[in-house]
Amino acid sequence: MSEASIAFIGLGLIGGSIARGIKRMNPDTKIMAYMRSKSRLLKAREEGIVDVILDGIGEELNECDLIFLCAPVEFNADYLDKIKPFLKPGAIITDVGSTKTDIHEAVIRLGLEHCFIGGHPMAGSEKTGFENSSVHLLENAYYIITPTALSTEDQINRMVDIGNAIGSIPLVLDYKEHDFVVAAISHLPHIVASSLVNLVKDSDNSQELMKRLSAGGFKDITRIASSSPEMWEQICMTNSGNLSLILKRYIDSLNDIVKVLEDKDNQYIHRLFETSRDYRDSFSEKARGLIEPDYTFTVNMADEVGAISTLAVILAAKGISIRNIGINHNREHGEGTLRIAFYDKEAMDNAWKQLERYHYDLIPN
Ligand SMILES: NC(=O)c1ccc[n+]([C@@H]2O[C@H](COP(=O)([O-])OP(=O)(O)OC[C@H]3O[C@@H](n4cnc5c(N)ncnc54)[C@H](O)[C@@H]3O)[C@@H](O)[C@H]2O)c1
Ligand SMILES: O=C(O)C(=O)C[C@]1(C(=O)O)C=C[C@@H](O)C=C1
Repeated sequence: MSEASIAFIGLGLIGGSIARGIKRMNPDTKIMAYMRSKSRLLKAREEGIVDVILDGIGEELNECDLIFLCAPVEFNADYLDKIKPFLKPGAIITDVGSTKTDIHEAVIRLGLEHCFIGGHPMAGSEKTGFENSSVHLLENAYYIITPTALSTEDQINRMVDIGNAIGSIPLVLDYKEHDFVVAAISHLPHIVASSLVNLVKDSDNSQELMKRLSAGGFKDITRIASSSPEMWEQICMTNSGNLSLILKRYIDSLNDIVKVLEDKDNQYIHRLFETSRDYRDSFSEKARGLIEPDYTFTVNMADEVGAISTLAVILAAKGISIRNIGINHNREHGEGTLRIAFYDKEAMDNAWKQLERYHYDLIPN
């Protein structure tokens, strides 16, 4: 990684995770940051992730080799014009936005094709803000890089180096192709999750039975309905063509299902589930960010205050680092499950042994 000085405009979940990854790889990289919340910037500086707090777009950017735009997509595009006068020769502007055509078109309009390369890490969360950022969030996840017509090999390699430095898997893609693909695998699922949650809200009775009884299936498929409305409004508005096209195809497929249900066509329904199961089972679980699937197990445990910290203390006492803990929220009362990820097999085996000694109920994944 050759960048000595990097600026972040927006330092939330994604900007914060990238900045953490860069600092881990190269603590000497000078990181400047601007975002709306000053208190979060101060926190980032306290943690040693940010070196210089910016009050806005100004001359300090002159020093930067790379400028990351990490705000919601439409705001990112608005910043291009403001940054232009302060750009040092040879510097690259990049973004992390979930849609790419809109910002690439703004780049062309502003004559910035020689110094812009788009980016999009394919991992994230429904949570927002620097406080939820993690050095592990983007590890093992694809980092899509979308060059312009004027991008040089050297510039693309610099972005590939950044992707590698934070533990992601860089993948160079045409920006228009990117937007069609993510319409199907990211934007439509967010529309489906939110509209499904709203359907249940509108169909529930006064005792809210649907809400109370919703279990694994509903909660698994709707986690992302808790995502930021500000961010998703802008994503949908900047990929509306692709999104409405794929949404229409989806509605057609749902209408087909309505028809076969009315016709009691059990063979069709069987094939629906069979085809989806086979295709879904063929997906690689390797590249998905936070949880490293190879070194995980699940713990069945009582839903008591302090239960997680007790477990963490047992492992910490033996020097075992937890890479990530995922709480399964699907059970309302009594027992809950924790999915724990470790950095390597040795740590996982050791943790299993320790927890067995304390009679924890362990389930291999
Ligand atoms: N959340 C995800 O899962 C995910 C994944 C990949 C890419 N992205 C993209 O990353 C970008 C940021 O998303 P996030 O999840 O980090 O959101 P976030 O809300 O956690 O962070 C956004 C940051 O931008 C700042 N910000 C907002 N408006 C601003 C403005 N006008 N000027 C300057 N700063 C501003 C906020 O203060 C915050 O620091 C978006 O473009 C999104 O499309 C998100
Ligand atoms: O895991 C999540 O919560 C996400 O929504 C992450 C997710 C997605 O997979 O759709 C969301 C937006 C991004 O641009 C990339 C990743």
